[in-house]
Amino acid sequence: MNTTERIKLGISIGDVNGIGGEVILRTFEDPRMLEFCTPVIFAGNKVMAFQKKHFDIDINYNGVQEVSQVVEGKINIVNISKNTPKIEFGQETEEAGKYAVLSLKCAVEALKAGEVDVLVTAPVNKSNIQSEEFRFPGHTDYLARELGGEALMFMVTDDLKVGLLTDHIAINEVSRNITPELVREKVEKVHDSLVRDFRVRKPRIALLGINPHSGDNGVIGQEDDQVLKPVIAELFEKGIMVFGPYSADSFFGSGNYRKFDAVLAAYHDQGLIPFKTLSFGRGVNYTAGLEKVRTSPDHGTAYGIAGKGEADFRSFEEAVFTAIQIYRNRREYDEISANPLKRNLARDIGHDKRRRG
Ligand SMILES: NC(=O)c1ccc[n+]([C@@H]2O[C@H](COP(=O)([O-])OP(=O)(O)OC[C@H]3O[C@@H](n4cnc5c(N)ncnc54)[C@H](O)[C@@H]3O)[C@@H](O)[C@H]2O)c1
Ligand SMILES: N[C@H](C(=O)O)[C@H](O)COP(=O)(O)O
Repeated sequence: MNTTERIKLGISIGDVNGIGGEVILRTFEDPRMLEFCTPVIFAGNKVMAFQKKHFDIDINYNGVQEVSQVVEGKINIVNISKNTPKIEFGQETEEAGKYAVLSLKCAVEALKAGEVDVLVTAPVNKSNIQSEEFRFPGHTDYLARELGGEALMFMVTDDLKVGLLTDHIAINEVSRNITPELVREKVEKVHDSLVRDFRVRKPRIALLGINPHSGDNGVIGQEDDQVLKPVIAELFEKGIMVFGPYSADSFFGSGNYRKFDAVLAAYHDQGLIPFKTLSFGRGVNYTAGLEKVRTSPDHGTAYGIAGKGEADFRSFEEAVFTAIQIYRNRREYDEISANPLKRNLARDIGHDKRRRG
């Protein structure tokens, strides 16, 4: 595999009134980024020129009308509309919501057509993107519909990975949504993603309990005993190394999470509070389980600091690196899986390396 090959990286602009434009431009201010990817930003010249001037960022880009005109090794801006939205940093506007959806739709079309290899999305505001034509609580559900498949919200860094059994649903709907089928599907998705996307050979997965203290043998709720435990036993029997349910309250503070390749949390805040507390600024939101690769930073529109030049761009930069790494890992995994001779060779080389190391 040619690791110097440039990956075509589609980028949706997100909410232009948030910190998306700033973190995108800051990421590509470093010219070394163009050595391994060609960014294709779905927005417009005027939008990017405004952001560039506002933040005084010194970069050059190439404006094009369609993706077929993209120039490799340059930052490309694909013009998505004749109209330029008014940029009002920190404000939730209908215009910005519409533009964010348009950018996402254009980027997803390019992804589906194979015109870009991966997608990195800048943050949207989940409220102003809603309309008759777009009713999704976020990118994850939209991408699951567009790309076909069951998506898994998987928050990742090199040393901590947290997946979710349920994601953007109200807390009063969590318990009834956690069925044996859902648990089975999500554990398998985490397992398969660890193997194919992150190249973990024999993943160990921890499942967090739903109720306080995992229900304490039914004293505080039945779901852990009746739903989680039987599925854990069944999957373990099938060869998937899944353990738990673990009491969620002490799982991270005790450092227990370090013994596992991934943790599966029952609901959004149970997983994302420890994840963002331990790794805010480095974390990546990866939509696993789909045919195509999509990542985003671990933060939202951050209206409170938008336009002030205070946004930390490292999580967006990580989202770029992670998308590229997963794309390469998948290709390598698929090549090796399709060719048993190569697989044996890789195994022998691995053994040899270990002997020498
Ligand atoms: N991928 C996405 O599109 C995505 C992700 C998360 C939240 N959101 C949406 O964003 C909106 C705002 O959400 P929120 O307030 O819960 O979360 P947020 O991440 O926008 O902000 C939370 C806090 O973190 C700070 N912060 C966020 N990013 C930062 C950065 N890069 N550098 C420095 N400080 C940063 C903010 O100033 C704020 O204090 C909501 O509509 C939410 O749904 C979108
Ligand atoms: N739950 C995500 C987070 O807090 O990072 C976020 O809201 C993004 O969701 P989508 O990827 O579905 O837009």
